[in-house]
Amino acid sequence: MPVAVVAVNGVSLAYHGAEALRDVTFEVAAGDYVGVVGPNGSGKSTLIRCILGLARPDRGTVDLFGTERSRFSQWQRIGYLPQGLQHFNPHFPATVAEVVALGLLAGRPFPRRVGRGDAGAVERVLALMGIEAIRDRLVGELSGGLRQRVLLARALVNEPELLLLDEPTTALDPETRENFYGIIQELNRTRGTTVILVTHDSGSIGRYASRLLYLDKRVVFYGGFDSFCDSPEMSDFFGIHSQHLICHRH
Ligand SMILES: Nc1ncnc2c1ncn2[C@@H]1O[C@H](COP(=O)(O)OP(=O)(O)OP(=O)(O)O)[C@@H](O)[C@H]1O
Repeated sequence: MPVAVVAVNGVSLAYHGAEALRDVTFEVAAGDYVGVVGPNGSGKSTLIRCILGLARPDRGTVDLFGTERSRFSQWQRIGYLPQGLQHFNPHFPATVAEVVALGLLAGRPFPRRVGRGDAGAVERVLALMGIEAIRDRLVGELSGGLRQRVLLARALVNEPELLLLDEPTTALDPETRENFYGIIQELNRTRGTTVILVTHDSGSIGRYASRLLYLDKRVVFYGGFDSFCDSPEMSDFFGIHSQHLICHRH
């Protein structure tokens, strides 16, 4: 059997005694596109942070590409777009090309440097995102949609096999949001990039993702959309209308 890209096994975590994750177990295979949904405070960001080693579970393990997370060092295989990073200081003194180049530092040994040989990787991802023309603009001056593209380019500059996105479209208008989702879908389809996307947009996630993870501290549902939509247990749990909300765009 092929090695899972991400394997989360029995992960529990509490912040100062307040439970955030309870016995969470699931696996993500290469090429999957997983939509993570759930109510506010249901542990979605905490789960992403546990996968990346930014939060430490009280119990359980996370394996990345078959290696236990504490021994994993190939961070260039993973791209991460955290929540809320779009609120840049408008005077932040970095250009688009410089912000994108910073993404190259992941997984490099100290002292971490960006060298001349990296220019090709930056150029490729600027072209992929259609932002070559704004390469010398300061990121703080850009619109929310363009800034989010720059941050996505930064997450993609190492051509990662796994992309983790935490509510990337919150600040975007509907057209820019569609455009953003289109780019992610294209990467998933053409490059086989594995995607884990946290979103509040449960009404449209079925149009993009191949699998649904419904989290409410524990895993309420994990599987394909068809099995979610055909499940009487899920109708009982959510009520037929909420289930329909997730299913009607699938
Ligand atoms: N660093 C922290 N210290 C203390 N409590 C935290 C911390 N981070 C998150 N929490 C709490 O843990 C719970 C889960 O938070 P988390 O941000 O993971 O949920 P979420 O599903 O991503 O929420 P949202 O949808 O609102 O972004 C919440 O009750 C939150 O207040």
